[in-house]
Amino acid sequence: MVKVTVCGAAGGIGQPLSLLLKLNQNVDELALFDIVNANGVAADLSHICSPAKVTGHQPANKEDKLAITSALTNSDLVIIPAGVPRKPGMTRADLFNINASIIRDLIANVGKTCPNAAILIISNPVNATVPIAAEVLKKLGVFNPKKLFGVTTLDSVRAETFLGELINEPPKSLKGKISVIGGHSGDTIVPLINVNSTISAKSSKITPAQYKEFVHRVQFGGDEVVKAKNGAGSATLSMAYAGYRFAESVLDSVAGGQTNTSVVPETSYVYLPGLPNGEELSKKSLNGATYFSVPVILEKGEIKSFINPFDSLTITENEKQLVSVALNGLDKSIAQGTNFVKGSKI
Ligand SMILES: NC(=O)C1=CN([C@@H]2O[C@H](COP(=O)(O)OP(=O)(O)OC[C@H]3O[C@@H](n4cnc5c(N)ncnc54)[C@H](O)[C@@H]3O)[C@@H](O)[C@H]2O)C=CC1
Ligand SMILES: O=C([O-])CC(=O)C(=O)O
Repeated sequence: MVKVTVCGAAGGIGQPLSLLLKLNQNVDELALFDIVNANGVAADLSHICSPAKVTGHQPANKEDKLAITSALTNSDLVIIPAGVPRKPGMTRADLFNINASIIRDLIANVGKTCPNAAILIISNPVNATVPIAAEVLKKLGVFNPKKLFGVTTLDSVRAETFLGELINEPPKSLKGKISVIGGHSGDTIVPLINVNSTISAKSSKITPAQYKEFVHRVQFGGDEVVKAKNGAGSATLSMAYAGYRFAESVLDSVAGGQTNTSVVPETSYVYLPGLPNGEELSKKSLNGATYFSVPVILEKGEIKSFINPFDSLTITENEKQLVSVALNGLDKSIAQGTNFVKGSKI
């Protein structure tokens, strides 16, 4: 019996993401929580003839705690795209003031109601909302770093698409041959092209100007969508696809039990000191950064190990430079998220 809960299920990401989850044959119950329209979205999806039973959970008023509790009870996987998106001219960091408390309060409920669930954080700024979630769970004494995931899959999806266009390869064949590490905002996003892979011959033919443009597009792909939507929000459909791709890998690892070594690991923004060999990576190669996105190998819904990008000989000097720039930006966001919870009552 696998239960998945989506918090923010009636939003631009929440709705298409819930649709994709409804189609997943491994999901037995899909609980949709939102402060508006959760029941409507649940009624709509419940007519689809796939196995998952869909339930809607919408608080009657601000004091109503029953809706969130019923949505989370016995949940195995909680996915959170709740909160406000960007408008043109805003950075992801500008969302902190509103989204920080939304994440803090939702995670407090997760920690109290389903502390063993895997948690996927989509809400921005991911670089800070994941540290917020970790600190809340630590305060509650239920933090499991192997089960807290910042969703950065959209950066990988974009990198595969944009590199595929550039070297004329089907993006699908690039999965796993290009990894995007670091964080999820501007120059904290670092695409790595695996020069030992079969794409190397083609990607080495990219001119320096094309490479620069490719890196910039991966780092600022979110801005492209915000600009094009012109005030109507940020990426929703590509994010629903990316969020689903990550959720599916977690669900597959729950259903499959053992690690499937043929699966290409997805990348996620995680708390390194809580993972096997994570502290070593942090100290040796990341100036002590505690949160960083790395490809994660999953087993039974949690992180079994990760791929250390610096262990492979493929990381170039130029990519190392990008990492050092990323670390500066990450530091500030991590401190902001951590300090926010220190002053909060959970
Ligand atoms: N990690 C990533 O790669 C990406 C993250 N995002 C982020 O995802 C978030 C959501 O984006 P959209 O779906 O476009 O926004 P949206 O405004 O369309 O939907 C957000 C939903 O959250 C709900 N909500 C607000 N407060 C809530 C609470 N306390 N509990 C439950 N639900 C609550 C709203 O009612 C709304 O339905 C934003 O912060 C956005 O920046 C967006 C794209 C990519
Ligand atoms: O750009 C935004 O605000 C939304 C986002 O995180 C993305 O599209 O990568």
